[in-house]
Amino acid sequence: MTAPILITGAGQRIGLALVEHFVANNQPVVMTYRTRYAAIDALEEQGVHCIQVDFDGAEALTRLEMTIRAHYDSLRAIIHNASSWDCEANNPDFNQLFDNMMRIHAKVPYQLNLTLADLLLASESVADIIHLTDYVVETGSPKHIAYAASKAALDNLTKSFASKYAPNIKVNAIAPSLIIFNQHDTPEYKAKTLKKSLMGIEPGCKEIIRSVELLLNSDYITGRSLPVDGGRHLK
Ligand SMILES: NC(=O)C1=CN([C@@H]2O[C@H](COP(=O)(O)OP(=O)(O)OC[C@H]3O[C@@H](n4cnc5c(N)ncnc54)[C@H](OP(=O)(O)O)[C@@H]3O)[C@@H](O)[C@H]2O)C=CC1
Ligand SMILES: Nc1nc2c(c(=O)[nH]1)N=C([C@H](O)[C@@H](O)CO)CN2
Repeated sequence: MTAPILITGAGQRIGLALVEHFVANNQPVVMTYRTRYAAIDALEEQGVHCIQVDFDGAEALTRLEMTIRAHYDSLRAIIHNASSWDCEANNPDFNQLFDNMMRIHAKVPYQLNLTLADLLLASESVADIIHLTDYVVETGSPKHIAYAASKAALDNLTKSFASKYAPNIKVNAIAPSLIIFNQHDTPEYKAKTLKKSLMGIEPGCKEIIRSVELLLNSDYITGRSLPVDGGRHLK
């Protein structure tokens, strides 16, 4: 059986779109979700292995590793997608916010990359680790300070793990700016955000799917961050 791709935080939005893409292309997937959306039922009916994980919970990583090992002896890739776009304005407890951001964006990928490496190395072909970071790794973000710092940590992990695991595992990041809005985004916020890039569009999940496929199908790209940002750096 083809080794599965592990995708974290895939109950909705980009992660869910990635799962659906791989299912449609007969690539086995094992995914984690925190909130059980209706989409999870549909995925399970299609045979997708969906594992409920809240990475803020004690022992969450150990339990996930044990579940993965109980079902699989190899992994084709790990896509670290789980994320919380939280901000200082909504969290007066800056200490807790910082810990939460670093946990989900840096500590979880760090630990899973170390504890599941042997399953990636057991893959028939060269394996992949893909980190979903953010355009703000380059610039910082005054309204999402801890978030941006934690994504910058994840960007740095990309370089360290690429050196550690080459040539058997490629390790890359994808650094998006706007991909898809959130339901609560106002027309004013949307208009302001669209103006931040040269392309001025909300590209949708397909842009990340294409980027993931490019990295999975490359024999040579590793230790790099793929900017998917509509030319925002030139505005
Ligand atoms: N959407 C965009 O325009 C952009 C996205 N990105 C990055 O791309 C990736 C995907 O983005 P998007 O789909 O919008 O992500 P979401 O904001 O939808 O988050 C993805 C998932 O992460 C899960 N998650 C958050 N915290 C935890 C936790 N502690 N334990 C377990 N799961 C958790 C959420 O679960 P739950 O549903 O239960 O809350 C959610 O379903 C992210 O890494 C994001 O930072 C970067 C720039 C722009
Ligand atoms: N986990 C998330 N991270 C980010 C999101 C999101 O919805 N969830 N959204 C953004 C914005 O689209 C930003 O790129 C443009 O305002 C950033 N990160």
